[in-house]
Amino acid sequence: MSKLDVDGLVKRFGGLVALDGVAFAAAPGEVLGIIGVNGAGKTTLMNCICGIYRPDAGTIHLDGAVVTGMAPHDIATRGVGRTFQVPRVFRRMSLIDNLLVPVLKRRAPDRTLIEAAEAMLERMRLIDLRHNFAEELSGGQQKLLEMARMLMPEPKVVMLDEPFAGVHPTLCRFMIEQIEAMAAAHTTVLLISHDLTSIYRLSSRVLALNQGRVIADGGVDAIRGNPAVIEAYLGS
Ligand SMILES: Nc1ncnc2c1ncn2[C@@H]1O[C@H](COP(=O)(O)OP(=O)(O)OP(=O)(O)O)[C@@H](O)[C@H]1O
Repeated sequence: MSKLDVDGLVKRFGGLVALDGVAFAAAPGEVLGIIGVNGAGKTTLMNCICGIYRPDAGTIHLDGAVVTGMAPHDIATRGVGRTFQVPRVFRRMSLIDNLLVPVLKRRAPDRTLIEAAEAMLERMRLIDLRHNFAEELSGGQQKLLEMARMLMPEPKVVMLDEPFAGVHPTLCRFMIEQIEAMAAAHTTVLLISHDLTSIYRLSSRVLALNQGRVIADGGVDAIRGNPAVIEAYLGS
Protein backbone atom coordinates (compact mmCIF):
# COMPACT_ATOMS: atom_id res chain seq x y z
CA MET A 1 0.00 0.00 0.00
CA SER A 2 1.31 3.44 -0.89
CA LYS A 3 1.84 6.01 1.83
CA LEU A 4 -0.67 8.37 0.26
CA ASP A 5 -3.56 7.42 -2.03
CA VAL A 6 -5.88 9.99 -3.51
CA ASP A 7 -8.87 8.89 -5.54
CA GLY A 8 -11.60 10.77 -7.39
CA LEU A 9 -10.99 14.01 -5.47
CA VAL A 10 -13.47 16.79 -6.25
CA LYS A 11 -13.48 20.29 -4.75
CA ARG A 12 -15.90 22.99 -5.85
CA PHE A 13 -16.02 26.65 -4.92
CA GLY A 14 -19.56 27.61 -5.90
CA GLY A 15 -19.76 26.93 -9.63
CA LEU A 16 -16.00 26.59 -10.03
CA VAL A 17 -14.62 23.06 -10.07
CA ALA A 18 -11.11 23.48 -8.64
CA LEU A 19 -10.43 19.72 -8.47
CA ASP A 20 -12.22 17.41 -10.84
CA GLY A 21 -11.57 13.76 -10.06
CA VAL A 22 -7.89 13.94 -9.10
CA ALA A 23 -6.29 10.54 -8.45
CA PHE A 24 -2.71 9.52 -7.73
CA ALA A 25 -0.60 7.59 -5.27
CA ALA A 26 2.73 8.50 -3.71
CA ALA A 27 5.14 6.06 -2.08
CA PRO A 28 7.65 6.48 0.77
CA GLY A 29 10.83 8.19 -0.39
CA GLU A 30 9.18 9.48 -3.52
CA VAL A 31 9.33 13.15 -4.56
CA LEU A 32 6.14 13.79 -6.51
CA GLY A 33 6.35 17.07 -8.37
CA ILE A 34 3.00 18.80 -8.92
CA ILE A 35 2.94 21.24 -11.80
CA GLY A 36 0.34 23.30 -13.61
CA VAL A 37 -0.35 26.89 -14.58
CA ASN A 38 -1.92 29.40 -12.17
CA GLY A 39 -5.32 28.21 -11.02
CA ALA A 40 -4.72 24.57 -12.06
CA GLY A 41 -5.68 23.37 -8.57
CA LYS A 42 -2.29 22.59 -7.01
CA THR A 43 -2.75 24.44 -3.71
CA THR A 44 -6.37 23.30 -3.44
CA LEU A 45 -5.13 19.72 -3.70
CA MET A 46 -2.72 20.29 -0.79
CA ASN A 47 -5.42 22.02 1.22
CA CYS A 48 -7.73 19.01 0.76
CA ILE A 49 -5.02 16.52 1.75
CA CYS A 50 -4.06 18.40 4.92
CA GLY A 51 -7.68 18.98 5.95
CA ILE A 52 -7.96 22.75 5.42
CA TYR A 53 -10.64 22.06 2.78
CA ARG A 54 -13.19 19.30 2.95
CA PRO A 55 -13.45 17.68 -0.51
CA ASP A 56 -16.90 17.39 -2.12
CA ALA A 57 -16.14 13.86 -3.32
CA GLY A 58 -13.33 11.35 -3.39
CA THR A 59 -11.13 9.68 -0.81
CA ILE A 60 -7.71 10.23 0.71
CA HIS A 61 -5.96 7.27 2.33
CA LEU A 62 -2.90 7.57 4.50
CA ASP A 63 -1.16 4.28 5.19
CA GLY A 64 -4.37 2.56 4.17
CA ALA A 65 -6.63 4.52 6.56
CA VAL A 66 -9.25 6.96 5.31
CA VAL A 67 -8.45 10.53 6.38
CA THR A 68 -10.84 12.35 4.04
CA GLY A 69 -12.52 15.32 5.73
CA MET A 70 -10.56 15.00 8.98
CA ALA A 71 -9.57 18.20 10.81
CA PRO A 72 -6.09 19.60 10.01
CA HIS A 73 -4.68 18.82 13.48
CA ASP A 74 -5.84 15.18 13.23
CA ILE A 75 -4.20 14.82 9.84
CA ALA A 76 -1.03 16.45 11.16
CA THR A 77 -1.02 14.01 14.08
CA ARG A 78 -1.17 11.15 11.57
CA GLY A 79 2.09 12.33 10.04
CA VAL A 80 1.31 14.92 7.38
CA GLY A 81 3.25 18.19 7.38
CA ARG A 82 3.23 21.12 5.00
CA THR A 83 4.63 24.52 4.21
CA PHE A 84 2.81 27.44 2.62
CA GLN A 85 3.43 29.64 -0.42
CA VAL A 86 3.85 32.60 1.94
CA PRO A 87 5.61 31.18 5.03
CA ARG A 88 3.48 31.09 8.16
CA VAL A 89 5.76 31.44 11.17
CA PHE A 90 4.95 32.68 14.66
CA ARG A 91 6.47 36.10 14.14
CA ARG A 92 6.78 37.23 17.78
CA MET A 93 8.22 33.94 19.03
CA SER A 94 11.86 32.85 19.07
CA LEU A 95 13.07 30.34 16.50
CA ILE A 96 13.39 27.68 19.21
CA ASP A 97 9.82 28.29 20.37
CA ASN A 98 8.57 28.14 16.78
CA LEU A 99 9.99 24.63 16.54
CA LEU A 100 8.53 23.50 19.84
CA VAL A 101 4.95 24.45 18.93
CA PRO A 102 4.08 21.33 16.87
CA VAL A 103 5.56 18.90 19.42
CA LEU A 104 4.56 20.46 22.73
CA LYS A 105 1.05 19.05 22.75
CA ARG A 106 2.58 15.57 22.70
CA ARG A 107 5.28 16.05 25.32
CA ALA A 108 6.68 18.55 27.81
CA PRO A 109 9.60 20.75 26.75
CA ASP A 110 12.37 18.72 28.37
CA ARG A 111 16.08 18.99 27.59
CA THR A 112 15.92 16.32 24.84
CA LEU A 113 13.23 18.21 22.99
CA ILE A 114 15.15 21.47 23.16
CA GLU A 115 18.26 19.67 21.94
CA ALA A 116 16.26 18.23 19.04
CA ALA A 117 15.03 21.75 18.17
CA GLU A 118 18.60 23.06 18.34
CA ALA A 119 19.82 20.21 16.13
CA MET A 120 17.12 21.05 13.60
CA LEU A 121 18.12 24.73 13.64
CA GLU A 122 21.74 23.67 13.19
CA ARG A 123 20.71 21.55 10.20
CA MET A 124 18.86 24.53 8.71
CA ARG A 125 21.80 26.88 9.40
CA LEU A 126 19.66 29.02 11.71
CA ILE A 127 21.24 28.06 15.02
CA ASP A 128 22.94 31.42 15.61
CA LEU A 129 19.52 33.10 15.46
CA ARG A 130 17.77 30.66 17.82
CA HIS A 131 16.77 33.33 20.35
CA ASN A 132 15.71 35.91 17.76
CA PHE A 133 12.09 36.53 16.88
CA ALA A 134 10.99 34.84 13.66
CA GLU A 135 9.98 38.23 12.25
CA GLU A 136 13.66 39.23 12.20
CA LEU A 137 14.43 36.59 9.55
CA SER A 138 14.55 37.21 5.81
CA GLY A 139 11.73 35.76 3.69
CA GLY A 140 13.95 32.84 2.61
CA GLN A 141 15.03 32.14 6.20
CA GLN A 142 11.36 32.14 7.26
CA LYS A 143 10.77 29.45 4.63
CA LEU A 144 13.62 27.42 6.16
CA LEU A 145 12.19 27.94 9.64
CA GLU A 146 8.77 26.76 8.46
CA MET A 147 10.42 23.70 6.90
CA ALA A 148 12.25 23.03 10.17
CA ARG A 149 9.02 23.33 12.17
CA MET A 150 7.27 20.98 9.75
CA LEU A 151 10.03 18.37 10.21
CA MET A 152 10.07 18.47 14.03
CA PRO A 153 7.23 15.93 14.56
CA GLU A 154 8.94 13.62 11.99
CA PRO A 155 6.15 13.59 9.39
CA LYS A 156 5.74 10.69 6.96
CA VAL A 157 4.27 12.85 4.21
CA VAL A 158 5.32 16.44 3.56
CA MET A 159 3.81 18.91 1.14
CA LEU A 160 5.86 21.91 0.05
CA ASP A 161 4.01 24.74 -1.68
CA GLU A 162 6.37 26.84 -3.82
CA PRO A 163 9.41 26.50 -1.51
CA PHE A 164 11.71 28.30 -3.98
CA ALA A 165 9.50 31.29 -4.79
CA GLY A 166 11.28 34.56 -3.99
CA VAL A 167 14.25 32.72 -2.45
CA HIS A 168 17.90 33.57 -3.20
CA PRO A 169 19.57 30.97 -5.52
CA THR A 170 22.09 29.94 -2.83
CA LEU A 171 19.26 29.26 -0.41
CA CYS A 172 17.35 27.44 -3.16
CA ARG A 173 20.28 25.05 -3.60
CA PHE A 174 20.32 24.44 0.15
CA MET A 175 16.56 23.78 0.15
CA ILE A 176 16.97 21.31 -2.70
CA GLU A 177 19.52 19.41 -0.57
CA GLN A 178 17.07 19.41 2.33
CA ILE A 179 14.30 18.01 0.13
CA GLU A 180 16.66 15.31 -1.15
CA ALA A 181 17.46 14.47 2.50
CA MET A 182 13.74 14.14 3.30
CA ALA A 183 13.27 11.67 0.44
CA ALA A 184 16.41 9.77 1.47
CA ALA A 185 14.83 9.41 4.93
CA HIS A 186 11.83 7.68 3.23
CA THR A 187 9.50 10.64 3.63
CA THR A 188 6.89 11.05 0.88
CA VAL A 189 7.35 14.52 -0.61
CA LEU A 190 4.74 16.43 -2.61
CA LEU A 191 6.39 19.40 -4.22
CA ILE A 192 4.53 22.25 -5.91
CA SER A 193 6.71 24.63 -7.87
CA HIS A 194 6.65 26.89 -10.88
CA ASP A 195 10.40 26.33 -11.05
CA LEU A 196 10.33 23.46 -13.51
CA THR A 197 14.12 23.05 -13.46
CA SER A 198 14.04 22.24 -9.74
CA ILE A 199 10.92 20.09 -10.13
CA TYR A 200 12.55 18.06 -12.89
CA ARG A 201 15.77 17.73 -10.92
CA LEU A 202 14.12 16.58 -7.69
CA SER A 203 11.06 14.59 -8.71
CA SER A 204 10.91 10.86 -9.17
CA ARG A 205 7.49 11.42 -10.75
CA VAL A 206 5.50 14.43 -11.87
CA LEU A 207 1.76 15.05 -11.78
CA ALA A 208 0.54 17.72 -14.19
CA LEU A 209 -2.75 19.42 -13.38
CA ASN A 210 -4.84 21.61 -15.63
CA GLN A 211 -8.23 23.04 -14.72
CA GLY A 212 -8.50 20.65 -11.79
CA ARG A 213 -7.72 17.51 -13.77
CA VAL A 214 -4.65 15.30 -13.96
CA ILE A 215 -3.48 15.65 -17.55
CA ALA A 216 -0.27 13.66 -17.10
CA ASP A 217 1.37 11.47 -14.45
CA GLY A 218 4.78 9.97 -15.11
CA GLY A 219 8.53 10.22 -15.07
CA VAL A 220 10.31 13.48 -15.80
CA ASP A 221 11.21 12.61 -19.41
CA ALA A 222 7.67 11.55 -20.23
CA ILE A 223 6.23 14.74 -18.71
CA ARG A 224 8.71 17.03 -20.47
CA GLY A 225 7.67 15.72 -23.87
CA ASN A 226 3.97 15.29 -23.09
CA PRO A 227 1.90 17.20 -25.70
CA ALA A 228 -0.95 17.93 -23.24
CA VAL A 229 1.51 19.46 -20.73
CA ILE A 230 3.23 21.54 -23.42
CA GLU A 231 -0.17 22.70 -24.70
CA ALA A 232 -1.34 23.64 -21.17
CA TYR A 233 1.77 25.77 -20.60
CA LEU A 234 2.02 27.33 -24.04
CA GLY A 235 -1.71 27.92 -24.33
CA SER A 236 -1.88 29.87 -21.08
N1 LIG B 1 -11.01 29.60 -1.16
C1 LIG B 1 -11.34 29.70 -2.45
N2 LIG B 1 -12.52 30.25 -2.83
C2 LIG B 1 -12.86 30.35 -4.13
N3 LIG B 1 -12.10 29.92 -5.15
C3 LIG B 1 -10.91 29.36 -4.83
C4 LIG B 1 -10.47 29.22 -3.48
N4 LIG B 1 -9.25 28.63 -3.48
C5 LIG B 1 -8.94 28.41 -4.77
N5 LIG B 1 -9.94 28.86 -5.58
C6 LIG B 1 -9.98 28.76 -7.05
O1 LIG B 1 -9.71 27.40 -7.38
C7 LIG B 1 -8.90 27.33 -8.54
C8 LIG B 1 -7.62 26.57 -8.20
O2 LIG B 1 -6.84 27.40 -7.34
P1 LIG B 1 -5.46 26.93 -6.70
O3 LIG B 1 -5.00 28.02 -5.79
O4 LIG B 1 -5.61 25.57 -6.17
O5 LIG B 1 -4.53 26.88 -8.01
P2 LIG B 1 -2.96 26.72 -8.10
O6 LIG B 1 -2.71 25.71 -9.16
O7 LIG B 1 -2.38 26.47 -6.77
O8 LIG B 1 -2.54 28.18 -8.63
P3 LIG B 1 -1.27 29.10 -8.28
O9 LIG B 1 -0.13 28.49 -9.07
O10 LIG B 1 -1.67 30.43 -8.82
O11 LIG B 1 -1.05 29.08 -6.81
C9 LIG B 1 -8.65 28.77 -8.99
O12 LIG B 1 -9.58 29.10 -10.00
C10 LIG B 1 -8.88 29.57 -7.72
O13 LIG B 1 -9.33 30.87 -8.02
